Amino acid sequence: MASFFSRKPDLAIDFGTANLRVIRRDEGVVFDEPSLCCFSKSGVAPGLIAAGMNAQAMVDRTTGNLEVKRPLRRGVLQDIDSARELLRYAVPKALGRKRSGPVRAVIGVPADATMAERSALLTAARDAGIGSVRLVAEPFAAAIGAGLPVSAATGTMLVECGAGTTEVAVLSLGGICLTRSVRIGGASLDQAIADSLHFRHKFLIGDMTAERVKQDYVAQRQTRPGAAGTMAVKGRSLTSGMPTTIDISLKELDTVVGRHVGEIVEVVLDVLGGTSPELSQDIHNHGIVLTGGSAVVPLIRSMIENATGLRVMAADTPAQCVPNGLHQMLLH
Ligand SMILES: Nc1ncnc2c1ncn2[C@@H]1O[C@H](COP(=O)(O)OP(=O)(O)OP(=O)(O)O)[C@@H](O)[C@H]1O
Repeated sequence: MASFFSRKPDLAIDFGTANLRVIRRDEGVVFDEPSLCCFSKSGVAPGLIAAGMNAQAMVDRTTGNLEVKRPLRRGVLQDIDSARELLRYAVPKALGRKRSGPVRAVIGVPADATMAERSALLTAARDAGIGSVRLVAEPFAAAIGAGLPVSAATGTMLVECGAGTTEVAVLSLGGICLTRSVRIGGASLDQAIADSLHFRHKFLIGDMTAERVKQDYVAQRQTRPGAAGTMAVKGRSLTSGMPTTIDISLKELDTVVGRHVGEIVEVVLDVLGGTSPELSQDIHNHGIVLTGGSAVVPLIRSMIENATGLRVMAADTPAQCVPNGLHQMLLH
């Protein structure tokens, strides 16, 4: 790491679709808030009203002259202005009073991010006052954070299940041998749940409610896999126009989640199909590791296991694998 920067980087940044995490070499994760900004549309230029945690309560509750924006969509930067503002908010908070001279940072990106997507992130970081940036592949950081033997002459397979993107990677000898991604994740699963309630039940819920429904469903399925049952969901009926509560069956949510996870399974099979025989044997021995915040969805593990016949396990604290891996990279 020191070879790219004249001095060791000060910070690492896991800029995710759902969460922004800033990591300091001496203290680890010092900033962990939603990737959100709220702007006022009333001036000549949009003014930042709130960012991170403070902007979260404003989602779906804004008045006409306020707008909540997500800097990233599907794992990559879509709005440079809000990315810059969020970094301007987060980086000084993370550095505290320690700041001196230009900031050097390592930032995670999807392994298959395009040149344009990388360049947009570099621009936002530079505009936010970060002097030098090195981009690193998120699945590589996740593998380090999950404690996989990335430097060894053995193949390991990892599925990084984020909010905006799901990346499948085979790693060996300190690098990524093969990677594919699908630009779906926890955020599109929230959307799929909201769409299903809309079309099947003529019932509207907002983003935050969809997220809660998903987390409640996951909690139920972690303790009662396959059991029948229902969950109460609050929202607005399109038939009556009234706020109300409906009961949604867990089986119905299984179907929605299963359709979604099916796309992830396809990518896993695609990567396994392109993996060399020696690496395949290693993966057969070690199994597949799930990382990222969405790795807790039980159907991801069971459907990959059923489709591949391989052992699949979630890392300990899967949401922290990328930040932990970035922290390790700062230290060495
Ligand atoms: N208990 C839970 N049940 C279901 N999903 C969860 C749970 N906890 C977190 N998630 C999901 O994990 C996702 C966030 O994971 P993570 O922080 O790894 O993503 P990210 O880094 O922001 O996204 P990306 O890397 O795709 O840009 C969110 O979609 C969130 O809904």
